[in-house]
Parts: sequence; structure tokens; C-alpha cells
Amino acid sequence: MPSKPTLALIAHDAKKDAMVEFARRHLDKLEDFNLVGTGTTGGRIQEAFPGLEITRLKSGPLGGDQQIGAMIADGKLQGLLFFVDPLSPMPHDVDVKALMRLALVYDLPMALNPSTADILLRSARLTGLKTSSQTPEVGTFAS
Ligand SMILES: O=C(CO)COP(=O)(O)O
Repeated sequence: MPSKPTLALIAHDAKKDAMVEFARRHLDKLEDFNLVGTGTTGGRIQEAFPGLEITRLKSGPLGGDQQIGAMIADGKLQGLLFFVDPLSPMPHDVDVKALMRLALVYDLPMALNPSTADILLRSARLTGLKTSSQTPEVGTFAS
């Protein structure tokens, strides 16, 4: 039996309630994935839903975004739900940007707000049809 696809959940502080609410709406569906999350986001989800397994990485500002970026580069992630706060300055803005950039480089399904995440989670593409292990065309980066 194929292993479950891996889905990363990340939310900035102002969006953490929205992420918990999103998880509540999709609890059944989320069980179809290996879940990983940045430290605080993962903690909030664990606290709200103790039966749901989620691997917690470091907190975003302490390297969690970069850990998830590395998973994308290694082909270990099939989807990213990243509820971004567009109204607050972030000390780790460069990490946020780098993570989104890798999701774009590898054409990883990525949702940045709950309404798009609702759509993405319904997509068959996310449930195992795609892996992010393809290396982008080297020519893409030629100067
Ligand atoms: O800062 C984050 C993403 O950029 C999220 O990290 P936390 O889930 O640890 O708050």
C-alpha cells in the first residue's frame, strides 16, 4: 500500500485560529496525510486535536520554515498550507519568502489562505498523485 502523502501546515500568529478552525473542518481528510508543522502551529493543532498525529519541526523564526523548504527540495512534501499574515512585519521574512520560492520552483501545491486550502484539500492531485521530487530544468536558472 502506498505511503500517505505528506502535508505541511504553517500559520503565522494572526492566522493560527484560522488554521485550527480549518483543521476542525477537515479532520477526517487530514488523517489521510502525514502531517508536519512548524513548532507553534503544530502545537496548537496537537492541543486542539490530540488524536491527530503531527510532526512538529522548529518554530518558523527558529528555522522551521527552512526545514520545510528542505523537505520540498528533497521531494518529501506533497502539499503546503501556509496561512500567511500579510499585515505584520516578520523578523524571519526572508525565510517566509524562501519557503514560498521553493514551493514555486518545485511546483508544489501551496495554499496561502483558508479558502484556497479548502479547494486544495479536495483535489485528487494532493492525495498522492504528485510528488515534488522532480528537479527543475537546470536551464531555467541559466543566466
Ligand atoms: O513563523 C511561522 C511561519 O513563517 C510559523 O511558525 P510557528 O508555527 O512556530 O509560529
